Amino acid sequence: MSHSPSLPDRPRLELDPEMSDAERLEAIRQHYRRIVQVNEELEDRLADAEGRRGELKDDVEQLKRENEVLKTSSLYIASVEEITDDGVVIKQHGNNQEVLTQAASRLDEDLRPGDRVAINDSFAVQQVLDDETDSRAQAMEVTESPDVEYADIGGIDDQIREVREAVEDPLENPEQFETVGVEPPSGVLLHGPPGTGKTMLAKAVANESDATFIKMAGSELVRKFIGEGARLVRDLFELAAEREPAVIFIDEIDAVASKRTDSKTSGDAEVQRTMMQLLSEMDGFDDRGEVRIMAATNRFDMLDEAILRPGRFDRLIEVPEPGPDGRERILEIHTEEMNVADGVDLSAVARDLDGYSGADIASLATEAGMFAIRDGRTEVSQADFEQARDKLQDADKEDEQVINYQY
Ligand SMILES: Nc1ncnc2c1ncn2[C@@H]1O[C@H](COP(=O)(O)OP(=O)(O)OP(=O)(O)O)[C@@H](O)[C@H]1O
Repeated sequence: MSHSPSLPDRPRLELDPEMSDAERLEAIRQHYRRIVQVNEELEDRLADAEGRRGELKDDVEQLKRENEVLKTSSLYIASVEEITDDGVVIKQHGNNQEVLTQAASRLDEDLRPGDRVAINDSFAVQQVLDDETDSRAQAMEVTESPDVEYADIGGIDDQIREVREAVEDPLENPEQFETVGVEPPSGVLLHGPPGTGKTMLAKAVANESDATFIKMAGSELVRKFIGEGARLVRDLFELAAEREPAVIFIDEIDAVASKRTDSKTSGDAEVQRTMMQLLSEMDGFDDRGEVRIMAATNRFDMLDEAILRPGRFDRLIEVPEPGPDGRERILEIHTEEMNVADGVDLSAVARDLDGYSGADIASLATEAGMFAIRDGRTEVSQADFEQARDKLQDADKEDEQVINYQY
């Protein structure tokens, strides 16, 4: 760490009794200038020190977070077998080892045989966990037939065509692929900015191929307990096999499949294990029948190349921000059910929405409708759309300000 240079000397006023009044005045003026100069120097130093303090504070926060990960990630899962006078008998998941151990005194009252618990390296019970089925239900969303159709998605017709080819065709006509002797893509990765319709696309293809839609958020796979993420991945593929035809959709796949960072925390090792499980499930995917796998990310640049190899996510489809025509189509879709006044020029509205995603356009349409309602009108006017746009832009600016303020 660097040490600050010593502080500037305190200026001294030296007045000689022999001096004339004019000389004294000049000496005092000089002294004054010197004080101002030293003051400025000190102010600069203070600003530097404050900047440095901010940086150190960030470092401390970062270390605290890492510490938290280290503290919490080395917990294992076990089941309570029996509660005896000598302590608690637990069975560790994975290796089925039985151990007589102690529970933290605050847990004594709560423990029951059959409970799922988290234990630390020395087998002490740290926490009672939710029911396993609960935690699985939380992590996965299963829909028999999602209510999204291709016609609900605007501005990405090419991407719809590609997804149909890679997912719908192999589900509906597997024999055709066999006869021609072509392997359908193993996994389809949708990538692009947030709110552009990636999840919609996955839901629509499941719906239109009469397949069960099984969604898992990558962030849900990053679990606190050793082996839990890998277990969820196994469950995900098992469930898909039970419910075939099925489309598995892993959103935010970057959470488990990012390029390795330099840090070697145990939390990272757990993420790595989860990714390895995902890769091995995908590698054994050929025999899985009518199950297709899709994933999405906003952070394509962060992905580990291992997941993009042939046989894994080998069909990449970019879903970009919509252009003016796409924006118009999305606006039409989201205003279809609205009572829009005659003469409203949606194409002009769409032209002014540079940088808006599909999700932004959906909020704009709702907001425009709200302006009409607040005004006691039954029709949405051009001015409502303009006001809605101004409101969303102001809200955006406020968000930016909050972000700037936080940093
Ligand atoms: N191309 C589109 N056409 C019509 N509506 C869209 C489109 N894109 C987004 N939307 C609207 O935005 C909402 C969110 O879109 P979606 O969840 O599919 O985006 P995403 O790309 O998966 O976003 P994220 O990366 O943030 O998960 C949709 O429910 C829909 O209302």
